[in-house]
Amino acid sequence: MKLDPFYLIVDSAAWIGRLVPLGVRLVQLRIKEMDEAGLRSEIRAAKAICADNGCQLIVNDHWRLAIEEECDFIHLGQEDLAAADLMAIRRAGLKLGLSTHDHAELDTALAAEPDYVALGPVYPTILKKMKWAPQGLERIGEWKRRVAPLPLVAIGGLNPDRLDGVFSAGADCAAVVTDITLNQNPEARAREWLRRTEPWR
Ligand SMILES: Cc1ncc(COP(=O)(O)OP(=O)(O)O)c(N)n1
Ligand SMILES: Cc1nc(C(=O)O)sc1CCOP(=O)(O)O
Ligand SMILES: [Mg+2]
Repeated sequence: MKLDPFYLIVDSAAWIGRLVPLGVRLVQLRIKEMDEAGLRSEIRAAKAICADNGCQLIVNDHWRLAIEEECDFIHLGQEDLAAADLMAIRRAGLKLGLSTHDHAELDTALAAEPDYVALGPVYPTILKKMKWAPQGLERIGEWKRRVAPLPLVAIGGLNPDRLDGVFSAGADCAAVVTDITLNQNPEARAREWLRRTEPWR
């Protein structure tokens, strides 16, 4: 499976409506605090926008709702994975991306036969507190050797000037939150990401 090299992560369908029509082809809906009715409505709206724009939607964490709403791709972290019903996810035909932060997590992830593996935080991130030190670029090469032929997603502290480094080190895809959502002009920044990832598309 090939992933688009630019993987946008946002926390609402409104963000998806704002940025996906610019040409984004891979987006994650990552909502951490919301009741089930709200989540369901966000997933439905995100799914409709992505379908209209030829964009792959990946739902973070909420695998049960993703199944019920007939989504086709989820992302889970290690704790999410431990609590999830992998058989139900597979039975529903969902593709699965998994987070990894160290060797033990990589072993666990590969045993689950995911559709991609994410490694982070490559650089320091301001989005959330993390117990892992920044992984650095060398780790990307090591992970790629273990993960191939699956796609490797790099995440954490990425910006357009760091893209050459992560792709040259072996990442297939670069995921981003705050470099775009906290930018003064998120649309212009998303366009810059689209342009700067073009060589790897
Ligand atoms: C592409 C991608 N990589 C890593 C994560 C982090 O997942 P997780 O460790 O479960 O943490 P939360 O995002 O759920 O807080 C991700 N969401 N996407
Ligand atoms: C959600 C997330 N997961 C990470 C991991 O390492 O698993 S790093 C991260 C935050 C990414 O945000 P930004 O692009 O703003 O640094
Ligand atoms: Mg999670």
